[in-house]
Amino acid sequence: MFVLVNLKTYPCDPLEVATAVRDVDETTDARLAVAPQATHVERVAETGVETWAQHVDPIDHGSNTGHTLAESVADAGAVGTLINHSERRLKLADIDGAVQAAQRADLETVVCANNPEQIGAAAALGPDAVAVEPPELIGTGTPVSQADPDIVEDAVTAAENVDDDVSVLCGAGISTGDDVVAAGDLGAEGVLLASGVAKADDPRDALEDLVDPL
Ligand SMILES: O=C[C@H](O)COP(=O)(O)O
Repeated sequence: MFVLVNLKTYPCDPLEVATAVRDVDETTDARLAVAPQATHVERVAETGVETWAQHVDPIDHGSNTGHTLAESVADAGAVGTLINHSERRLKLADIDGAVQAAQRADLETVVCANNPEQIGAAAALGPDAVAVEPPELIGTGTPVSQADPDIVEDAVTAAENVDDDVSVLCGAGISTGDDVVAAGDLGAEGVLLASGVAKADDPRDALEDLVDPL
């Protein structure tokens, strides 16, 4: 299973979480990675943890003030990027452009979507993976894999119907190892999570619990 920890703009210490993700990754067969804010990518990547960007824009080098260039996050040490997170929505043409920008910079891509219908559309754009996240469960602690299993199974089917090579992750409310196991049982190859680690009193403990049953 792939466990991708998104730090959003939570007021956690990105280096503390990054080192915990790096260390716990060495104890498990699961693949762990962290997605800090863009300004923290370089310092986080220097810890040796697998580092992802939270977003890249559908742009190339040039006159694009205030945008995030895929090549720049790659230069800073990111190996992948989220695209179209529920909190950073893009229009379809811009999702397509951001996937192409990320691929140009050799970044792995996870395109997020709200539901199985959008997952099918996202998979058609040729990312490495898609992530289904019902917005109403994000940050609630109510895990999508247990509260709304149909949406995960339907997302897996929707992606398979478009392109077998596109992996499916699920996210929203995932905070325990049981939630991750439930996601795997539904056909997801990974989870996208945030508050369960970024807001935990002890992120390392939270991560150890997450991977314990894997
Ligand atoms: O990127 C992560 C997702 O939005 C899930 O967030 P959450 O784990 O806080 O529910």
